[in-house]
Amino acid sequence: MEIFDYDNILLLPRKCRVQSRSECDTSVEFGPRRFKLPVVPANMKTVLDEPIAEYLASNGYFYVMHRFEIDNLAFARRMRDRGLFVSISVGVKQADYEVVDRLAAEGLGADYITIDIAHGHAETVQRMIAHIKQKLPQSFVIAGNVGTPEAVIDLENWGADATKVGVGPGKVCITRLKTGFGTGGWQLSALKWCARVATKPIVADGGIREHGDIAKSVRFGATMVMIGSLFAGLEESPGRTVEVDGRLYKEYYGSASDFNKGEYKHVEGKRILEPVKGKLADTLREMQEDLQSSISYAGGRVLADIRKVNYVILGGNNAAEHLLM
Ligand SMILES: NC(=O)C1=CN([C@@H]2O[C@H](COP(=O)(O)OP(=O)(O)OC[C@H]3O[C@@H](n4cnc5c(N)ncnc54)[C@H](OP(=O)(O)O)[C@@H]3O)[C@@H](O)[C@H]2O)C=CC1
Ligand SMILES: Nc1nc2c(ncn2[C@@H]2O[C@H](COP(=O)(O)O)[C@@H](O)[C@H]2O)c(=O)[nH]1
Repeated sequence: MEIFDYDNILLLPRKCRVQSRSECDTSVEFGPRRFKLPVVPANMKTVLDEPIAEYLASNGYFYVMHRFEIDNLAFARRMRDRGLFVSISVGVKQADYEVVDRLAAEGLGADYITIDIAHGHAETVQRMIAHIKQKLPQSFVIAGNVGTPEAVIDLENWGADATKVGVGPGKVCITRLKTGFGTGGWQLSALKWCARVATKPIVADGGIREHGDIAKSVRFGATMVMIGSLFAGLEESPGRTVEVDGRLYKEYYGSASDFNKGEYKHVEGKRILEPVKGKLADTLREMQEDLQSSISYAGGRVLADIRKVNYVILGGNNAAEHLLM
């Protein structure tokens, strides 16, 4: 099996078909909506809060609200009052079933529901998908996280509308160290293998360190790319601001860290400090410009054209060029 990750792959240019990068369309259809970018900030407490969710929803971007210490019902109600789409996260516990029941009973619904647990290839997820589909049949269900083709096939068969791929590649993740499992270090090739069997969209989750990694994710099968660390250091980000030696940082911690959980039990996440670096709107604009460039290098006009390019795997004796596969 071919193993690679974001930092040892490069995509190969094809003849340019546009006069200007502004002709390249980065928008993507995902579920019932079209978004400006195939990018979504991670559903984590130090990455987004309600003002950021509101900004994203009202400016044509996808968002997924996190599920920690939040009243999903009240959040959904406020988004509906503002005429915005609702995209929430749930776990698989009794309280999460009650959230789904109440969204249905109160007629609020949810446009997108992400089932967000560490080991998403599980009967608990199968039951939650079935419950959502029964109570809120209009909701688009994203289920995860998983890291194998078998899991993608199961989740799709259980009724998920999209799967979220990535077990352990995150910047604040320690799953690989604590358990010996995951896609950390080979997330991009895991994505490739998952995409080969997928019949529905995939959200690539974790491991993005550069804007070019978004294009690489699309090349290997992602419809949407979930990113934490690149957003955690933004001025608007909800993480606590910390000053060290005169420099400003934002706290970024894992959802399975003791900082998020409030106790040291089944910890699979850590806390880091991200340098404060600019504003959300500027970052989104730069991501869009960079992705427009990626599309132009792919010899294309739309996002899907990136899927057509060849690539090389860098590094020592294993360097190899790959024709469309
Ligand atoms: N993408 C990734 O690599 C990872 C992401 N995370 C994130 O951390 C947050 C917390 O995740 P999670 O701990 O699942 O959420 P919860 O604490 O809500 O747990 C969800 C349920 O799954 C069970 N569970 C959790 N892990 C496992 C496992 N390995 N095997 C069997 N059952 C399991 C829990 O039971 P019990 O606790 O009793 O076992 C609980 O019933 C989420 O946002 C998740 O996305 C966490 C780790 C990896
Ligand atoms: N193993 C863990 N993974 C986690 C935890 N909290 C979040 N995550 C995952 O990381 C990505 C973001 O990754 P990044 O590389 O873009 O920073 C996020 O979407 C989750 O899937 C955790 O505590 N442990």
